[in-house]
Amino acid sequence: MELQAQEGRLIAAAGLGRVLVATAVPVERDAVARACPGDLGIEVIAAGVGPALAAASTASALTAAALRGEPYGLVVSAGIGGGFQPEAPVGSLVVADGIVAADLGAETEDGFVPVNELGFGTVRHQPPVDLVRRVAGAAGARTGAVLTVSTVTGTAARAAALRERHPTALAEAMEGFGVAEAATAQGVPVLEIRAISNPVGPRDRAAWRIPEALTALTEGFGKLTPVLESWNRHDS
Ligand SMILES: O=C(O)c1cccc(C(=O)CC[C@H]2O[C@@H](n3cnc4c(=O)[nH]cnc43)[C@H](O)[C@@H]2O)c1
Repeated sequence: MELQAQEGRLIAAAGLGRVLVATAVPVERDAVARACPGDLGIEVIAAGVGPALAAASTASALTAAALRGEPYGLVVSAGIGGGFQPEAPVGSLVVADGIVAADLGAETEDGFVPVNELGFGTVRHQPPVDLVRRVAGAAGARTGAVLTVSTVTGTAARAAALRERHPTALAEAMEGFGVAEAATAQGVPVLEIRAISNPVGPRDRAAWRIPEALTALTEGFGKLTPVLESWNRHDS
């Protein structure tokens, strides 16, 4: 254990930064951790389901690490997610080129108005462009916007409305924007990586493929961790 901690400190001292991967639930954490043996500066936590708990847990982990003198240089929100069809089929991987809060705003007679257009806050975080390209290339993933929602989409009408507002969206999940808000508040860059477990659209629990998505998550992280380990934020 002490040797592993020393390795992590060496990585931080070399300026590469430690990496915090925030999943929602323990099965996702374990799927990612299987691909990151021996702690080379990548730590994986189960931060909870939904944007609020994910933000709170990520903020706590970042603050605790900074107080220990071992700050993280990158945060990754990772897990399963719904895929917009046909671009993001079940079992595929998506790396976010934008992390977007899709239901943070106000409903009006003229439709949905995002919170930034109401005059406060933001609804989008931008992951480092070069890192997104390199991680997606290594993992064989598609890149596109990943939407954060507090309610899982369950109808074709809502799926279509989301795609109309966000034409580049490939996936939706429930934590990315919360993780990104916590990371950005501490000046840490952020990525989001989703393995597709179900189509976004009409609710059909029989269509979920969670084991396949968890396998895709493990295989994807197995290919992309060398990129995370070697990435220096000044590269982007
Ligand atoms: O009850 C349902 O119909 C239903 C359908 C899909 C997902 C759920 C969940 O409660 C999963 C929440 C959990 O997994 C991520 N996730 C996976 N698929 C989706 C999705 O299509 N839309 C939003 N989130 C999804 C999410 O990040 C949570 O961690 C229930």
